[in-house]
Amino acid sequence: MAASRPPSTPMSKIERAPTLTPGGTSKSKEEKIFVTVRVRPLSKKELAMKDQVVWECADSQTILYKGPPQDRAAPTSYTFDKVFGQSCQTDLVYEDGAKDVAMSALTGINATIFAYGQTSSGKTFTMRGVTESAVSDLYKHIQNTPEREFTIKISAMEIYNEDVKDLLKPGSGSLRLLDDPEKGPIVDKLDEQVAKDKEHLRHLIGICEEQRQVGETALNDASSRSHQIIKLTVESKLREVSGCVKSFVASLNFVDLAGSERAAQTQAIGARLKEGSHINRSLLTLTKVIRKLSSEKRSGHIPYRDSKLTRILQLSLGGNARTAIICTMSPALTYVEQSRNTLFFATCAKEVTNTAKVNMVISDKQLVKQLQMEVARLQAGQRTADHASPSEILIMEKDSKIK
Ligand SMILES: Nc1ncnc2c1ncn2[C@@H]1O[C@H](COP(=O)(O)OP(=O)(O)OP(=O)(O)O)[C@@H](O)[C@H]1O
Repeated sequence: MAASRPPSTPMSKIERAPTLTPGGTSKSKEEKIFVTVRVRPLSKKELAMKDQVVWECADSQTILYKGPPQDRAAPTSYTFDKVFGQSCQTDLVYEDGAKDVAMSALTGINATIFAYGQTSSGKTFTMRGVTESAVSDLYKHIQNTPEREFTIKISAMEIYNEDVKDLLKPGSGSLRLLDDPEKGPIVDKLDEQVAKDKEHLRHLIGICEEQRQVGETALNDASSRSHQIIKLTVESKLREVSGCVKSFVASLNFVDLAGSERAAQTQAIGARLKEGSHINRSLLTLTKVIRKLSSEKRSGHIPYRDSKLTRILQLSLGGNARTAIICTMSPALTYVEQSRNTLFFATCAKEVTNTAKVNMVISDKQLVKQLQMEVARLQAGQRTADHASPSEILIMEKDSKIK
């Protein structure tokens, strides 16, 4: 039965993602990772120390170093797909830096948005706002697309000291990674829940955030000590009447990485120090993977398996997904070296090519239904043919060839 239409809202380009009919060809498309950089305002600590602002956004794509002269080899200007200055709101970062990629999931294309940067540079601040806006837009689209039936599922994990933990099922211990021949690397026994509606999804995301490992360091009162991956599975099919058997299915990942850090600056000891060294090691592997993928001849071995983070993100790094990376940094002179590392990472990332395709699945139930209809049609045709004259049979054969 056709669904009743919700109160009509003007359907702008923004509220409906581009449509694609399942059943069409699902060619893969090569596309570079979309890389943006966000510079946060000086923090209270940086202001108290009278730290100097040394990075400036010259235009919407260029970031300039304006501090005291440094190593001659160090660049003073960097360009990216977009750069966002200190006064820029997260809404705009989402609109210009993540929305297009995130909304691809509605048309069966895997999408990943992740934040990268040193500790306390604004990754969690940015990803919270980006995730919130993307969830709103997903449901806006669902409301404006009554001809399709959508299901959104959520699973979430954190990688803490190289252990993968389920954020929706706390206490379930360390989870194993398996290689699925079709899906690639998957996390075994990861809980997945169906979101009943937008509020329920927000509630589940809230639970994940509460569960995440957070600790105080000298640089951040609430520093994320793990990498967090929230994965939405977006599935949609045309409603029953169409008889269409194929559905779109895609993952939409929101990845908030833990930040690279220097023990001397975070003053970490004990557990914090151990966490810091795991964080740095997995980020180093991520950088190696990105560097290898960005080099001109990318034929060599890509060390995805050297860390759980890169194994889990494998599809998003040079694979079947559209990816947007938001790199965050402090504007302060004190962290100029870390900011340069972030900009170096971002420069490599923008050379990485992904090959995304539309993912379709065939529902068994719908397929059986369609085959039953086809059998009934053929049987009816046979019965007619049994009573037809030779010339009528010839016409029917021609007719069926044309069809
Ligand atoms: N663009 C911004 N505007 C205003 N405040 C910001 C911005 N970005 C970050 N902050 C503030 O800076 C502090 C550190 O940000 P956040 O915790 O997001 O950093 P992080 O990169 O996730 O750090 P860590 O890697 O240690 O978890 C927070 O108090 C946050 O509210």
